[in-house]
Amino acid sequence: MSLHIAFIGGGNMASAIIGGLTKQGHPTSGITVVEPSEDARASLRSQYGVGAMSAGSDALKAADVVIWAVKPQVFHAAGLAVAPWVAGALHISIAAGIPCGSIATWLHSDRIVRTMPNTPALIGKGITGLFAMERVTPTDREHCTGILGCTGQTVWVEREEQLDAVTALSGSGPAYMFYLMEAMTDAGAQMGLSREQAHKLAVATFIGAGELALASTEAPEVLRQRVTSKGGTTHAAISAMDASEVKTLFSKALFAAHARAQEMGKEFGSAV
Ligand SMILES: NC(=O)C1=CN([C@@H]2O[C@H](COP(=O)(O)OP(=O)(O)OC[C@H]3O[C@@H](n4cnc5c(N)ncnc54)[C@H](OP(=O)(O)O)[C@@H]3O)[C@@H](O)[C@H]2O)C=CC1
Ligand SMILES: O=C(O)[C@@H]1CCC=N1
Repeated sequence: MSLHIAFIGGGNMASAIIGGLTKQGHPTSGITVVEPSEDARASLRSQYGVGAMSAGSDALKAADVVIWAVKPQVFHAAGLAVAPWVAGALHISIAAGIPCGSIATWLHSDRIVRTMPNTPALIGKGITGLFAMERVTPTDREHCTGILGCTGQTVWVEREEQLDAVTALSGSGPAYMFYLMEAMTDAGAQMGLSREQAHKLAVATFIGAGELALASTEAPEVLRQRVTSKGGTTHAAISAMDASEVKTLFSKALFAAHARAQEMGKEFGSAV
């Protein structure tokens, strides 16, 4: 028997997970979404054939699993509104920063798994970090791995605070990669390539380097050294980056994301 899964919030990330589930053959009759936007509901129905409603109702009582896919800012209100219908369910949160303790208080349940996916989930190439509260059973964990695994890889962490690191690294990470692609495309265009050519070269370079790193047993540092001929072009580029302390800046950026995840936990999670 397949699980009945309810999504609270039917935006980008919920759609990515629903897309992954339906692609893996999860019956659409076993997916219900609570989503206030009429346009989003219509799109979920037509794209995936799932049931979508504007607010909580008795239909949610059938849910074995509830996936909280609302913005952190509205989690508290959404949680209070829906809690009465989903008392017996396993809860999975994808909201950045919001601690399990807050969710447990809002939902009167400690059967909670907090997770952090990323947007490549949209094409089944995501990676999700997961943390389980103590009361979550091994079977619950398997269900979570199965559900989030429909969107890519999964990594369980032992301590809840590690999820803020996952958020800073892979949750926000696709944006850093796109940012670098933007910079490489701009520079290529300034050097005389068309934007189309520069974009194609930048994207293919990211994919190629990523797949090489995945296939290789060597560390990225070694792979980088292999590109870097003595006195050559790569050496010139890496020296310019080192002179501007790009690695330090990058690390600072990740720590800023990490700090913001912790801050969001206090800002939006403390209203219990
Ligand atoms: N985007 C990303 O890269 C990632 C996001 N996340 C987390 O995923 C969560 C969702 O993000 P994302 O999908 O990008 O956001 P979206 O804004 O695309 O989706 C959230 C949806 O929730 C709806 N909503 C608002 N209030 C309620 C409510 N009370 N009940 C039910 N639904 C409601 C919103 O409707 P309306 O627009 O009408 O307000 C919107 O459609 C966030 O908590 C974020 O931290 C996690 C990993 C990556
Ligand atoms: O920017 C954010 O807060 C969310 C969480 C990770 C990616 N997007």
